[in-house]
Amino acid sequence: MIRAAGVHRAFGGVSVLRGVDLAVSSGELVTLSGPSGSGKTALLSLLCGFDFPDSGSVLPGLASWSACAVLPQSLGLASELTLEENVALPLRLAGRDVAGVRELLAELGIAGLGARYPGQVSFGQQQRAALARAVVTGPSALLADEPTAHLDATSAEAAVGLLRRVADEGAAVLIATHHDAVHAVADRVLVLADGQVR
Ligand SMILES: Nc1ncnc2c1ncn2[C@@H]1O[C@H](COP(=O)(O)OP(=O)(O)OP(=O)(O)O)[C@@H](O)[C@H]1O
Repeated sequence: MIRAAGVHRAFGGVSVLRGVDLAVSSGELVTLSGPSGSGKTALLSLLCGFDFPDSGSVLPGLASWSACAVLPQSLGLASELTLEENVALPLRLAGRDVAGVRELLAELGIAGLGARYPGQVSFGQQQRAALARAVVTGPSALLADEPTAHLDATSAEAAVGLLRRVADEGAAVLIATHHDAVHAVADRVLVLADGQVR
């Protein structure tokens, strides 16, 4: 489950989040919209434990970090690993079989790029690899920041289908997005405005 209760966060004296409450249950896909600068990324950072609220509480936060997958806007792919190695990394760290990696790359239309390094593919192709890496372990919570921002319609459709399936398989999924195609598959659409979720 993903949860925020009474969350406040200010940066340099400017209050960005002012009493945010939200809850995403297992099996639910919820999208978070709101104007640029409204605090979507700041909220996701608190929920996954990258940052800490000034007051209020969050889940999963740092305590159950291993069960929570994050797809940050900056992607965070390791530049010295190929796309396939990047996607396999969470499985290797967990001591698990990496057999499903190529299938996941194929589902996202980047099967032929697995041997390339992030610097040798487009940003949209990197974004799909980062999405594959986020979901490859079957996390119980997934936080994704603008996962379709750099994708064409066909690639976005594959990404959205995968995100929906991750939720249908039991994960709690929260996605910050401006894209209607993502909102279209959501169980609920939340709006962050004036520091609060509506
Ligand atoms: N670490 C930080 N230090 C200072 N200010 C910050 C920090 N993180 C976020 N902010 C500020 O908080 C506000 C919200 O930023 P955030 O990135 O969360 O917006 P967003 O809704 O994700 O925007 P976008 O849709 O453009 O990605 C912005 O005004 C930003 O400048």
